[in-house]
Amino acid sequence: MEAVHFGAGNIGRGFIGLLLHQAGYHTTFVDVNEAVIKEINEKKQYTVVLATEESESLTVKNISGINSIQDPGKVIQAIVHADMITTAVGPNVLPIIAGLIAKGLKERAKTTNQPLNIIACENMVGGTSFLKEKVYEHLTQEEKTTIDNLFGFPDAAVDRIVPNQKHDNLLQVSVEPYYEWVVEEPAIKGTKPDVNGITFVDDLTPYIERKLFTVNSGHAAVAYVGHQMGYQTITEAINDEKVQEIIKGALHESGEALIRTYDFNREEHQAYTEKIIGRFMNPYISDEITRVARGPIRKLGARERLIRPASMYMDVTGKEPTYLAKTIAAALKFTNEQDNEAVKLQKMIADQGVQEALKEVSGLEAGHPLLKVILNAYNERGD
Ligand SMILES: NC(=O)c1ccc[n+]([C@@H]2O[C@H](COP(=O)([O-])OP(=O)(O)OC[C@H]3O[C@@H](n4cnc5c(N)ncnc54)[C@H](O)[C@@H]3O)[C@@H](O)[C@H]2O)c1
Ligand SMILES: O=P(O)(O)OC[C@@H](O)[C@@H](O)[C@H](O)[C@H](O)CO
Repeated sequence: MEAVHFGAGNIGRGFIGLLLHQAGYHTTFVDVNEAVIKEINEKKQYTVVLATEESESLTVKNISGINSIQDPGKVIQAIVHADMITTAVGPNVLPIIAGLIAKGLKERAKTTNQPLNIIACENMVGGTSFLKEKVYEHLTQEEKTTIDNLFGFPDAAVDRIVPNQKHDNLLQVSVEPYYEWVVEEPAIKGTKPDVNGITFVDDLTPYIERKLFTVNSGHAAVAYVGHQMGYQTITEAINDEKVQEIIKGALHESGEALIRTYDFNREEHQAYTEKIIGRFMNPYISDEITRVARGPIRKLGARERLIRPASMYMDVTGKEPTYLAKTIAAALKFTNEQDNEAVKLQKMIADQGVQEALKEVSGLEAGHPLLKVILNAYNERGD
């Protein structure tokens, strides 16, 4: 079986690549990082180390790589012959890879009538649907009909903490032992991919929102508040009592929003939340705050981990989301010269003022009660 995976980065190698290998796939990694692609083709294997006391090592074999800038034609051919396509490139890169995926699907539709599923494994509500929209921008009406009949675009949620890291061996990757990969079953075309570790569900929305508004809302709280307090890593920040108070408060608010919206069991949600806080405290992982805080404009988006649970909380309880608002205020203050979105956001705030910048990035309209709560938190002394 052949898989084509876009993005040989942390989650690509440390999670998707590992599960595909264990399921018996040959995986072709597609990336723009020539050093990584060269190494994949030379070594033809890499090691995934589980971040636990035992440091168990797993070897991923049966892999090859294509540099999509140098060899787009090879990517098209790989799509023609694939049994499954996955991505883990980051939401902002999906529109960039969409054109090449469209070419591959068109070629496949011409040469074979075999169905295929394309699964975006990104932290985003409706990530695959967004990729599909971008792929379809490259198709004529007639091509869209053919491709609609043959190819599935199921949405997915993926969860495994894989920090940025450097090893002597470029491809080695250290990952937390926990993982979850949930895929929307009704959108699958043809045979369901046989990958041990994928959970198929009828409706992905509760799963992706639970993941994004618990794991990622909590992670964002630690990162943005921790950054404001001068910490460099998630471990340093989460060991601070003030950060713990804010993460617990933020996850209580997002939890209340999720429990009341999706009718989750309260005790089970509490256990899920506590497990996540324990995962952030894993002493065998060192995760930089700048990675978790990356892309603050994306993270302040309307359907994202901060604004959406905060407004859901207000809707279902009628109360102010104090702790999510503190986190959003800290995100608005996040600075990092290496992060284009952080630089852009600070420029927007300097040019237009915080209220206009917040409205623009969050989609919150003038008069939305959440705006005032966030602005109050932003202007609080000591923040
Ligand atoms: N790291 C985690 O803990 C984690 C966990 C769950 C989900 N995710 C999600 O997975 C996605 C990837 O995150 P990551 O942490 O692996 O990032 P990463 O930066 O480590 O990996 C992204 C990879 O995509 C490659 N890339 C960039 N542009 C490309 C292009 N045009 N074509 C092909 N490849 C390209 C990069 O070179 C890089 O190798 C994101 O959506 C992220 O939110 C990450
Ligand atoms: O990848 P991002 O930028 O959306 O979010 C940063 C982290 O919160 C994220 O990568 C987590 O480590 C991951 O989502 C855990 O499953």
